[in-house]
Amino acid sequence: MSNSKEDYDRLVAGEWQQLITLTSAAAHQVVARIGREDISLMVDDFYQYMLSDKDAQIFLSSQQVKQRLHATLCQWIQQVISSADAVLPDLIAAQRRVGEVHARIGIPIDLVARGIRRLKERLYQRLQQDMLDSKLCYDAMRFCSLTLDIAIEVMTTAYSRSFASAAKHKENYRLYTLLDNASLERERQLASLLNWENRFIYAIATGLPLEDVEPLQRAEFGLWFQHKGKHLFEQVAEISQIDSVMAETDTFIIGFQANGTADMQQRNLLLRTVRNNIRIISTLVSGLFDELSRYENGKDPLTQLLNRRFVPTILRREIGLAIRSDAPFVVVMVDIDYFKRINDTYGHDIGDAALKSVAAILAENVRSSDYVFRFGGEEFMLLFVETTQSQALMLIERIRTLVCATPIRTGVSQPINLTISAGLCAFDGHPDYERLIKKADSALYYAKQNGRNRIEIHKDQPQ
Ligand SMILES: Nc1nc2c(ncn2[C@@H]2O[C@H](COP(=O)(O)OP(=O)(O)OP(=O)(O)O)[C@@H](O)[C@H]2O)c(=O)[nH]1
Repeated sequence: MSNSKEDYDRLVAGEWQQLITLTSAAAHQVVARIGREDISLMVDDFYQYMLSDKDAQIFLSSQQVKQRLHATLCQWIQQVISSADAVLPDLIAAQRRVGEVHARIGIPIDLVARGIRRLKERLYQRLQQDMLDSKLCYDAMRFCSLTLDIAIEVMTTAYSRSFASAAKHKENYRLYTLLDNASLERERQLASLLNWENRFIYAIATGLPLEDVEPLQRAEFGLWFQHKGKHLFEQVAEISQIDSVMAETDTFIIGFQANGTADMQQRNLLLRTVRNNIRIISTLVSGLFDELSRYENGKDPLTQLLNRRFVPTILRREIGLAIRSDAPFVVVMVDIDYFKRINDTYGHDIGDAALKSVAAILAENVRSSDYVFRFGGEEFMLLFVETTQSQALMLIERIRTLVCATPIRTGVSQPINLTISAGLCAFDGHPDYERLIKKADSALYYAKQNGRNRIEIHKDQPQ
């Protein structure tokens, strides 16, 4: 069994503490002084070095990043090389957060490694300039090197975990786009299964030799299942059931073939068994596709909007596109006002109808290149691509008015009037999508605070 997060933290904290204890007080002092006095210059050099790399430019060149990351990086190096004074569990938790942000943004791990190598090189050069005695110089270098390595190791562990889960969502999204038309694929595969069954029945009815019947596993359906179906439905119990019923069917037929002189009664038994097996496979495949349409196609079952779990994949991609093409885009968080009251007064079904109505208005009033997610219970997220803040404001204002003008019919009482509040934030160049969502969310919070049925634009707080 692999180490739990707690075991890993304990192990790293133990080794980090050992390194700190083994390093002389004099070496700690030298390193901490360099951290205080010279780190800003080293970070300048780091930027210059990294910005010469095309891949790194994507992540580092925005004004936002330049302004914020310089200070953050200085602080990070200072904390890591002055770890003698640190509360280690907090320092470890901080490294983990950095790793998670890197994974979210999608910074390649080799870029981080290269940046750290440059920083180490500069630190060693700087230590050499002090002309320390060799024991002290060795001690200080060893400490700098290993303390940075430990920090990077924790970061990488967190990075890998987050990246693996992001990759899974990306894969789901890929399947969703591949299978945009799951019902078409389902019909095609069921027809191909039926086709094989018809050929088999024909062979039995006309007394054709069974050798002429293509094994099910080699037929079009069998090949699709082997190469695509299994991958598509990944690790569901039905997959191995389908696999074994197919194998059983082929083995059964081969058994009859070997018998050679199967009489009519035996042929009827064969026919019944095979047809029964095909029914089983067909039901299992239909069930898998149904499940896929409900969950894996990425749509929220109630509103038919995109599921929230695709937000990271899509935002990361849109941020990449926006950075490369310098095009604006806007994120809008939308929330139905006083929704709890609707549920409480009219019941959950009417609540659901209200959600569907708002979702339909949102979906029908954006361009097909925009995205509409169901973000939470009665919260939605819109992503207006290639749109400026003022354009997005007009679009969402129109949607707000439409929601006001579309009462929900209950069938029994007066129609219910709904309103929505929205918070808007334009992409500011920072590659971390979570910051963007948080900013739009805080604008939504102000829209609620300021009376609801209104839209607020995020404004950066003065730093
Ligand atoms: N009918 C229905 N209700 C849901 C669903 N998901 C979440 N809710 C309900 O949505 C309500 C959200 O209530 P609150 O978060 O208090 O917000 P609110 O009443 O809209 O108030 P404000 O947002 O402050 O205007 C809760 O009562 C949830 O139970 C759903 O799928 N269907």
